[in-house]
Amino acid sequence: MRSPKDFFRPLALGAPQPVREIPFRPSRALHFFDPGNPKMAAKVPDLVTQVDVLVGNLEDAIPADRKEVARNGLVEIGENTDFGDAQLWTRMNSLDSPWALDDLLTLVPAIGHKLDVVIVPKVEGAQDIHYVDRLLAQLEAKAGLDRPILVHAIVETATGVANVEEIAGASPRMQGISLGPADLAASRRMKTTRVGGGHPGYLVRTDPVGEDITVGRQTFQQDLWHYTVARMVDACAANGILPYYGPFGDIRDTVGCEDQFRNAFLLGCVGAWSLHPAQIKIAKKVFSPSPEDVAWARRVIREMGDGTGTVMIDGKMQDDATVKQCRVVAELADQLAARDPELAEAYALAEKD
Ligand SMILES: CC(C)(COP(=O)(O)OP(=O)(O)OC[C@H]1O[C@@H](n2cnc3c(N)ncnc32)[C@H](O)[C@@H]1OP(=O)(O)O)[C@@H](O)C(=O)NCCC(=O)NCCSC(=O)C[C@](C)(O)C(=O)O
Ligand SMILES: [Mg+2]
Repeated sequence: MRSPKDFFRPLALGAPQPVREIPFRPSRALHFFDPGNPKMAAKVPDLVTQVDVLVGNLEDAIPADRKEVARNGLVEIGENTDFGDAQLWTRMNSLDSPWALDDLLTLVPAIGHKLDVVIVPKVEGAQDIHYVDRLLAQLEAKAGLDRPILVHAIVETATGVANVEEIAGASPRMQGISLGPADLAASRRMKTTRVGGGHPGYLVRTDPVGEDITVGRQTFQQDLWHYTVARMVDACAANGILPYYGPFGDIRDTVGCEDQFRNAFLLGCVGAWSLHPAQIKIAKKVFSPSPEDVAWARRVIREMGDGTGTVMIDGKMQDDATVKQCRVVAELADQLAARDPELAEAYALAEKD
């Protein structure tokens, strides 16, 4: 553990100064694509205007014999694309793989000035972040970068979940954490075979109403990911970084995807992954507060004046704590509206109603 005094010192001579605060930039949809797939790569210029974050994926889903093609494809995309105010992230290969070192040795010198965040998969503890932290500092110094590349961890092993708090606070570079439900299910020996989402067998059942225990009993499917998402949200909030739900693998089930994303949004997550273009608008919709909620939040803030005491609005008690909740919604709305003119208009309209 470094001394708090040293925490914000660069880890290599000439490396950029670590950030003191993680900037909040809209990141509702982290859109995954294979940079070595010509069809997907061709869609990048269009996607730049639709998504908050483009993630050039180099890890799982990229076949072993196409790792280099994907890495080189990402360099080409990074060099030749104007990302505007969208962000470019990458998911590097896991630290125990034969590709991780070359991922960073190639990407940082070539497109480090365009890369906002490196997603590190299968992070199990602070030691994994420390390794990447130092290596990035060395490479940034060598490349003469003037701002640090941030780091995002995927929590997708039982050990990673057990250590999520130390991971969240391991470096000033830590930008956020995503849930990796598929690897996590395997690591925990859960008996699911899906990428995120629920399972019809994970349920609660109402009590029997009479003698016959088979009659009149309703069942309600439960959220398999509630515990992990809640734990991840607390770890992130406590360390000033951002939590994300990960992927939802059933691309056709747009309704189930929306529900899973919304659970995460309501619990505190700021975004989710989109694996297919069809999931982009779901993530953008879910992770933008509704115009009605924004109008309500702004009204409570207005009527609460200096934010202390109580007022009744439409029969509901408001006080210091509810105004804080409303500020969360209103500030998020302002930050998103600054990048999304359609949303800005919808929020302004709802205020007039
Ligand atoms: C699911 C797949 C195979 C269906 O791909 P498809 O080609 O069968 O789908 P489609 O509906 O036929 O595609 C229509 C068009 O969209 C394109 N397209 C399709 N997807 C994308 C995309 N993402 N970005 C940009 N373009 C895309 C596709 O190339 C096609 O182009 P065309 O009209 O010119 O023919 C495909 O969407 C895909 O490969 N998506 C990314 C998958 C991925 O990144 N997986 C890894 C992340 S999840 C994970 O790792 C787990 C985790 C966290 O680690 C853990 O829980 O443990
Ligand atoms: Mg995974």
